Amino acid sequence: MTDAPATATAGQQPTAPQPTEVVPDVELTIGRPAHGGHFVARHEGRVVFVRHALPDERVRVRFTETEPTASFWRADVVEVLEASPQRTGHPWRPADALAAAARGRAAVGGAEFGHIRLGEQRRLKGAIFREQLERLAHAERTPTVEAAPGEAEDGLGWRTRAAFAVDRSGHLAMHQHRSHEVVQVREMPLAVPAVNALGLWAIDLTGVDRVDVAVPSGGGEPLVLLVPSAGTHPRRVAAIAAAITGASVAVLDPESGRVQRLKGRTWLQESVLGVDYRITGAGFWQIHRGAPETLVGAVLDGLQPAAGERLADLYAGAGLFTVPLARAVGPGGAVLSVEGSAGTVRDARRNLHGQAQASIVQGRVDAALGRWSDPLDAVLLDPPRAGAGRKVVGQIIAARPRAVGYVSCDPASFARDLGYFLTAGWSLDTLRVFDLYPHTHHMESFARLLPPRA
Ligand SMILES: C[S@@+](CC[C@H](N)C(=O)[O-])C[C@H]1O[C@@H](n2cnc3c(N)ncnc32)[C@H](O)[C@@H]1O
Repeated sequence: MTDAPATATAGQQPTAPQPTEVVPDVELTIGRPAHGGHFVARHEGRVVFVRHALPDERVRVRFTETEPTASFWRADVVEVLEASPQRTGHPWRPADALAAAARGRAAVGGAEFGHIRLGEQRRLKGAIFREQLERLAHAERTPTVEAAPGEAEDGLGWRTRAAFAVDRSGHLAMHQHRSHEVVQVREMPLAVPAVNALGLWAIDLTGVDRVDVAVPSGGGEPLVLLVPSAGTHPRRVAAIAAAITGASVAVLDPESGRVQRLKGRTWLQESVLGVDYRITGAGFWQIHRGAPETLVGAVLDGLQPAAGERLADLYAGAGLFTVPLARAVGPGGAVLSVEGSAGTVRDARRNLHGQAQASIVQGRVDAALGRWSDPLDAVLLDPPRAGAGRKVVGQIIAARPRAVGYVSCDPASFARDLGYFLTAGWSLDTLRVFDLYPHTHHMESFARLLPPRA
């Protein structure tokens, strides 16, 4: 149901090569955390990115990628010989590397920090953010990582979106990290209770390749999207839909993003700070149930939009930020809202119905900015994990805004883009980092950037 951050989704897509040679398990001492959910160790002079570890631990690892000419290898912890005091019991068995290793398997993706105490997860995320800023932007800042308001003490029950695979026996499953292998799952403790209450693990899903579930952040009926396997008869898909109770069900074509209704609605109604949004099918929406309010608050605090201003909301999705920005500038102002996905833009048009000050443009941000010649008072951008890139940063700077608000789900691409702003004489003013993905290595940030003083 979301395109970012891909590695935080339950149904991770396999992307990596398998090991090219079998290297026996070894004992390693673990060093610093690295961006991407790894910890750095060395084996015979080569860097090894180790998952499921903690700094200063002595562990036994199993290699998962051992390309002989590669500058680094990857490995998973299979046994802890000397544990960090920050290690704790994992809240979700299929994602627990030690429990998986005991059964001769690898852990599923999606909760790779679950073995770390929650406070330490946040401290490590702050350290990783600081390291990315230093390395890629030559900027010094040590952010305090904020929990979402109302976050549970155990950091569970926050995902409103989850994507599952289906195994050969027709059971709900998830991918092992960077692998085609899937493992049956019977609970998803990171998800809001409504996802678990569907009991999808008890249903015969034979004939379906993927199951996406979305629940409105504030509660309400879930939407289940089924991606049928090639050749599955529509009657089989209809039978699966009939077995799913308490949810709307639709068929998703993952190529086009089109959804076809089987029962109930093909969209969800989300509500944020008194504003209603319609999100169709697999359209983008922030994953953590508290993320929309947290981020809208950070954006409005950070940018302080005023009546009559001309703003841009880039990578705007269904208008989560465009709506409050359009309200803030009022009928005398203007907001340019740019989003690439056609389906999401259809939702944005509905969500901004009646707000004539918002111009919704479907297309690439660089193309839209290339055609836009009016001055802008402030620019907000919330790009996907790859970030905005040098060209878009240059276009934003050329519009001479009084401030830029940058929402990011990836500290590395944010730091790279920040470097382009800093090189042009801009400064990093506010920086807030939010733990909107507990038990994973992911984080979200908001930054206010200011132009050089005239
Ligand atoms: C991280 S999401 C943010 C969406 C929205 N701001 C929100 O919080 O709901 C990024 C959005 O950028 C869109 N996108 C990705 N690349 C794009 C591009 N080059 N031009 C325009 N939109 C793009 C995606 O479709 C996605 O909706």
